[in-house]
Amino acid sequence: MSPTKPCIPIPPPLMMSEEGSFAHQTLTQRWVTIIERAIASNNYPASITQNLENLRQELPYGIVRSLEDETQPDLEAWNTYMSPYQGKRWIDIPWYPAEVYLYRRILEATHYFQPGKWHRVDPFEPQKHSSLAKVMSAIETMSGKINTFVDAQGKWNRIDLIALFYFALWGNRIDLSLFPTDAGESQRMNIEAYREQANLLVDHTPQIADHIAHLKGVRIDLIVDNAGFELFCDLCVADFFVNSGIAQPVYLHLKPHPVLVSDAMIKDVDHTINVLCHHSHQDVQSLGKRLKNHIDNGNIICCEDSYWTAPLAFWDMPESWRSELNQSQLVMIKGDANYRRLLGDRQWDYTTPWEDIVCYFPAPFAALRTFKAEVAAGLKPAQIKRLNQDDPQWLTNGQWGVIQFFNPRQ
Ligand SMILES: O=P(O)(O)OC[C@H]1O[C@](O)(CO)[C@@H](O)[C@@H]1O
Repeated sequence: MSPTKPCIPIPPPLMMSEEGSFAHQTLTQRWVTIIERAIASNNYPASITQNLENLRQELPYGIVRSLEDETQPDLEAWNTYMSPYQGKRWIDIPWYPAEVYLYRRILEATHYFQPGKWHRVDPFEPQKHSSLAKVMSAIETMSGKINTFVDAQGKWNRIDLIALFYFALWGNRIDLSLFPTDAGESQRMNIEAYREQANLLVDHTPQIADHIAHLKGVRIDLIVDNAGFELFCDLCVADFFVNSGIAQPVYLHLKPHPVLVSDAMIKDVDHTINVLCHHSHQDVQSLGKRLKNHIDNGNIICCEDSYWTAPLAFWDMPESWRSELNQSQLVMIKGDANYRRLLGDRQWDYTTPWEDIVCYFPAPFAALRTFKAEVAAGLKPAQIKRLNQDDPQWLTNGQWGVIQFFNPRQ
């Protein structure tokens, strides 16, 4: 029987109480800025602004309480998740559950689930839209290339497939929770650098390409991360899988409500495709229209589920999700936060063998992630030594990445 947990003892979670850690900095500085930006970029009435101010002031020594908004659909589930932490101070609870709980509290504060003017109004939408607008010239350049990756007969080559994986990885550098939209995306988007390997600390793309070479008309799943440029990259990957006949269909798993500032929801996919379809550049338009057709024809299926916003490690995946993903021939797991869930946001030694941790995953998968948190596995001691010397912020500055693969069926 296949394992449902890591195959080795699980270390403790990352804690926000550890001074000098990125988790501590996130609690004491980054979340404050995130709340302030949500206030500044929306035209909230005084009562909502006050709610958000109150939440900001709870950090870091206020007490964690249960959610109070009874109209929230998964209130009960959330109160169960948070029950081990109720009555504790924010600073004393593990980072990952605290992080997703914070975003849930932001939605409570902005009346996201309440009927009325602010119902389903994404507090981060202005930032998401402006981030997409700022990367349109990069999208123009990329669309021309992407449109040539699969020919009219569905033929493709391995080099383009691997380039697409690098492209999807480095697209994860752009993350509004870490780099606000006014910080200049273009600096981090040197298009030619998408083919670079220098900053890639683990590169399993050859194994992934070998795995994909045998696939035809199979189910592929993409656990999506950020809206904006990264979502554009991920849509290009989905487009490739459909055009080449490798996948039928591609499932895109999206967040059911706003979280981690830029995480993509179904409405963000719709917005992105709409922007592409109405863009003046021909290449962008044809890509947009093709994507729209793929969705209309059921070749790309967008879905959302509360599991993707729950404060649970991937090894705590409900049985229903394990059997769902078990039907997939490849699951692509995008981004840092999903990677943290894959590793349970635990204090693993960074040289821990990858397969000893992820042996529990129910399907072949590829994790594409730039480092924005102090969680890692499968690295070499010499690599770590060199990085600590050359770039002391390597674990969190989004400049380094991994593409890691595991196939539980081999
Ligand atoms: O969009 P991504 O890659 O999941 O990054 C979000 C992550 O980045 C951070 O903002 C930085 O740690 C985390 O809060 C979260 O893990």
